[in-house]
Amino acid sequence: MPTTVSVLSNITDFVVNEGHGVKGLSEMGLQTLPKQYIQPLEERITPTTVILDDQIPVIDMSNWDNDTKLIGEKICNAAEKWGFFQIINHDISLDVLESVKEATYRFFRQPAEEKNKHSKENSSTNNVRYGTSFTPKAEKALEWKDYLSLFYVSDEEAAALWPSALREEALDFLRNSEIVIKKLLEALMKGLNVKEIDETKESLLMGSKRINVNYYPKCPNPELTVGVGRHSDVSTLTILLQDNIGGLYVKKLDSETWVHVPPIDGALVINIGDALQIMSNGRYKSIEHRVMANGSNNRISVPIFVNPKPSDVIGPLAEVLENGEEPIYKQVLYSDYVKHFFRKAHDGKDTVDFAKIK
Ligand SMILES: COc1cc(/C=C/C(=O)SCCNC(=O)CCNC(=O)[C@H](O)C(C)(C)COP(=O)(O)OP(=O)(O)OC[C@H]2O[C@@H](n3cnc4c(N)ncnc43)[C@H](O)[C@@H]2OP(=O)(O)O)ccc1O
Ligand SMILES: O=C(O)CCC(=O)C(=O)O
Ligand SMILES: [Fe+2]
Repeated sequence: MPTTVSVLSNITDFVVNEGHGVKGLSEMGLQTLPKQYIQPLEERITPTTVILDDQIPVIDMSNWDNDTKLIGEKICNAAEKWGFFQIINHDISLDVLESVKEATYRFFRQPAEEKNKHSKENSSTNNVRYGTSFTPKAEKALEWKDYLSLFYVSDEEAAALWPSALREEALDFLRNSEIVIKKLLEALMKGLNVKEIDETKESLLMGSKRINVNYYPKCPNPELTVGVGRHSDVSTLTILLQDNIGGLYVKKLDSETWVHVPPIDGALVINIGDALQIMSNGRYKSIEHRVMANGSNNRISVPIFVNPKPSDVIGPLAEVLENGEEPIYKQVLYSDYVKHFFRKAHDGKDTVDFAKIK
C-alpha cells in the first residue's frame, strides 16, 4: 500500500492512472484536500448564491391515465420554467431503484485493479468507461467524483462487456424506465405541437441511452471543491436517481441563484438536456446544475441519459418552426456535439453555443 506522502506527491498517478479514484484518496483518511481539487472561488457552491424559499416542481404521475392533459401541462410548464422537476409515483418499483443503488456500491467497492480494467486506456470498448472527475486532461481543477459510464447497444453486448457487479441491475433500471420516458416525451412533444411520436421521432428523441453510476466519496474540505462542476446535460432528457444524502444544485432560470434538489424517497429527478433545448428551439430549458461534495457521507447517483443516436442530425423541429418562428439553432451532427462536450472541462452552458446560429 503506498504511503500518504507518496500518493500526495503524485495524485494523478494514484487517482487517475492507477484507478484508485477519489474513493481511494478519501479512504486514506486525508485531513486536507489536495491542491489539485481546489476550485477557483467562483466555482465553489457558497450559501450566498443559494436560495432556500424556492424548489423545482414535484409532479405526481399516479393519475396519468385519467389526467394525461393536466399532468402533461405540468411537465411542459416545468420544462419551460425550470428545465428540472422531480416525479413521484412513476411506476418504477422501489426494488429496482434500491437494487441499482446497491449494485453501484458493489461496483465501487471492488479493488482499483478490477475497476481500472474499464478505464479509457485499458478497456477494449468505448462503450464502457470507468473514470474520475470529468476530463482530467482538460481541467484546471479536478472534480471530487468517480464514475462508470455505460453506453447501451444491446443486452448481448452488455452481457459481454458490462461489469458483472452491476450489469443486471443497470439493465433492469434501463428497461423499467422505458414507460415513464415515453410518457414524458409524449407530454413534451404535445407541448411543441407534435401530435404523434412516430418511429422516426422516437429514434431521434430516444435512439440511444447511456447509464452512468456516480460515486462521490466523503471529502475532507467539501467547501473548497465540487462533486460535479457547472454543466448542462447533452441528452434529450435525463432521469436521475439520487440517494438520500443531497447535494445537487440547479440554477434558477435567468438568475445567478441556485436551488437545492432535496432527496425524496422513491422520486426521480428529470431534466431537459441540450438536445431537447435545441429541438424545441429554446422553449424547453437545459439548465446548469452541479453537485456539492460532502464532508460526512459518501453519495451515489445513477443518471440515465436519453439521447438521439450519434449519427442523428439535430436541430429545431419542423413543427416548432411551422408558425414562422426563426430558428436560433443550426443542424448539427449529434456525435460532433457530444464530442465537443467531452473534450472540454465543465463550463456551464457554453456547450450549447456550438449549435447556435451566430
Ligand atoms: C457530468 O459528468 C458526466 C457526464 C457524462 C455524460 C453526460 C451526458 O449528457 S451523456 C449523453 C451523451 N450522449 C451519448 O452518449 C450518446 C451519443 N454518443 C456518442 O455520440 C458517442 O458515443 C461519443 C460519446 C461521442 C463517443 O464517440 P466515439 O466515436 O467513441 O468518440 P471518442 O473519440 O471515443 O470520444 C470523444 C471524446 O469524448 C470522450 N468520451 C467519450 N465517452 C466518454 C464518457 N462516457 N465519459 C467521459 N468522456 C468520454 C473521449 O475520451 C474523447 O475525448 P479525447 O480527449 O480522448 O479525444 C459522462 C461522464 C461524466 O463524468
Ligand atoms: O449526481 C447528481 O446528482 C448529478 C450528476 C450529473 O449531473 C450528471 O451525471 O450529469
Ligand atoms: Fe448532469
